[in-house]
Amino acid sequence: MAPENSTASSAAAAPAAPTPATSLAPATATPAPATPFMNGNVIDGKAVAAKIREETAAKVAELKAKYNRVPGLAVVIVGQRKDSQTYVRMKRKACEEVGIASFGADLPDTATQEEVLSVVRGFNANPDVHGILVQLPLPKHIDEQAVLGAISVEKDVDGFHPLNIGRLAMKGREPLFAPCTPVGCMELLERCGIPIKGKRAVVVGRSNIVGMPAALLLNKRDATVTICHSATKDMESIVRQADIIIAAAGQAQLVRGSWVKPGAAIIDVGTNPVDDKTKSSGYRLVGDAHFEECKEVAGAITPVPGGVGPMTIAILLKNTLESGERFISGKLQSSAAPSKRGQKGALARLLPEKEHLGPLSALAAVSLVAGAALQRIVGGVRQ
Ligand SMILES: NC(=O)C1=CN([C@@H]2O[C@H](COP(=O)(O)OP(=O)(O)OC[C@H]3O[C@@H](n4cnc5c(N)ncnc54)[C@H](OP(=O)(O)O)[C@@H]3O)[C@@H](O)[C@H]2O)C=CC1
Ligand SMILES: Nc1nc(=O)c2c([nH]1)NC[C@@H]1CN(c3ccc(C(=O)N[C@@H](CCC(=O)O)C(=O)O)cc3)C=[N+]21
Repeated sequence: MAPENSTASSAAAAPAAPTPATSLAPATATPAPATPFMNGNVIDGKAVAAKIREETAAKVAELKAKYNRVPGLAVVIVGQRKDSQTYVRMKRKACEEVGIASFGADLPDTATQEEVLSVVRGFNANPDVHGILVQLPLPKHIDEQAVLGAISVEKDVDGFHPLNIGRLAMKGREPLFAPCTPVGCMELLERCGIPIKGKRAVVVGRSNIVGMPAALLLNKRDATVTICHSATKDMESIVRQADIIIAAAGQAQLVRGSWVKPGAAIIDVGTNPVDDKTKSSGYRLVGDAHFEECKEVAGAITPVPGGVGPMTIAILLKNTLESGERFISGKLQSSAAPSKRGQKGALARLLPEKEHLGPLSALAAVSLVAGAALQRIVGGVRQ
């Protein structure tokens, strides 16, 4: 019997490619995968990501043809962490490949918080920059929340700004951007024809950048969501109820095959280096799910590497394109320097959201502006 959540049994799955009449394939040939993005029950994150990049590149080319302008992404890195430098290099290269202009700031470990904030403010005011990403983690002496909160909410392509996260949590509201990794998880489910509405989802992990926004996105798509964390008791029995498991704890091979309901979909966000003497690097990456065990039981599973990771970067490009489209087509005005912004500026910057939120009541609009103004005042005091 086909497992409940397998794409083969899903009505939403893309139809298999038709066999040409002249095909020489024998009648017993292996059936085509339910979607072009699955090899058996293994989800090919690289293939989904490649498709999103291709779609993004085409839309960037359209913008260029129409306005002779392209979206721009600024990536800020502070310090010398090897993994951060690798990710930032990957992001800048990915921008180039789809035609997005790449801006960068590489600051030393010793950079002060004011220096980081001033780089962010510079990109906020730069009309050629439509997306700003500050690579995390930041060195300990820098207040991460202050830096993330200083990114202009319309350029927050990482989706980490508290206003964007707050909107994600609210009924009837939509953020301008949602965090890339969790959006990547949703795209994998959707593009592989795995239903979400009415399903039981368990998210293991509740961080600001993965677990919590993943749970909020699943909730917005009408899943019934449970969040597990380090104080959760009997996690195994909670995970066993899930149709969809999002594993984002940062613990190598935490989720075992025996924890998984047959047919469940497993989206493995974990990226954990483990020693491997057979590799020239001396390590390999494993997920938060025990892949070999879970693959035997799951209806669909993402590998590590090659699952969620490539999606994170593809969604970053997609978010940057959407931001570029809003600015370049004139739906949003490019930000003035923060010091010149008054309440009127805040209102002007918030009004275009009407397109996303539906009509705002006058009261709601005023409270949003007041909130934004207050936030700037608080930010100003902190700086
Ligand atoms: N593929 C990609 O694109 C990305 C991958 N990652 C990877 O995803 C993983 C998670 O990242 P991130 O969210 O930043 O990590 P954090 O360390 O910030 O958060 C981990 C979360 O998991 C919970 N947790 C830790 N151990 C357990 C446990 N034994 N049982 C249950 N819950 C547990 C923590 O609980 P508590 O809140 O109680 O502390 C916390 O909520 C990492 O491996 C990271 O490398 C991250 C970002 C992008
Ligand atoms: N402001 C900010 N935004 C982020 O999105 C962000 C961040 N900070 N800090 C670090 C985490 C981590 N992260 C990953 C991105 C790509 C892969 C990825 O492409 N992984 C490949 C493997 C890469 C390899 O081999 O090293 C894969 O899984 O196939 C993984 C992890 C984004 N993060």
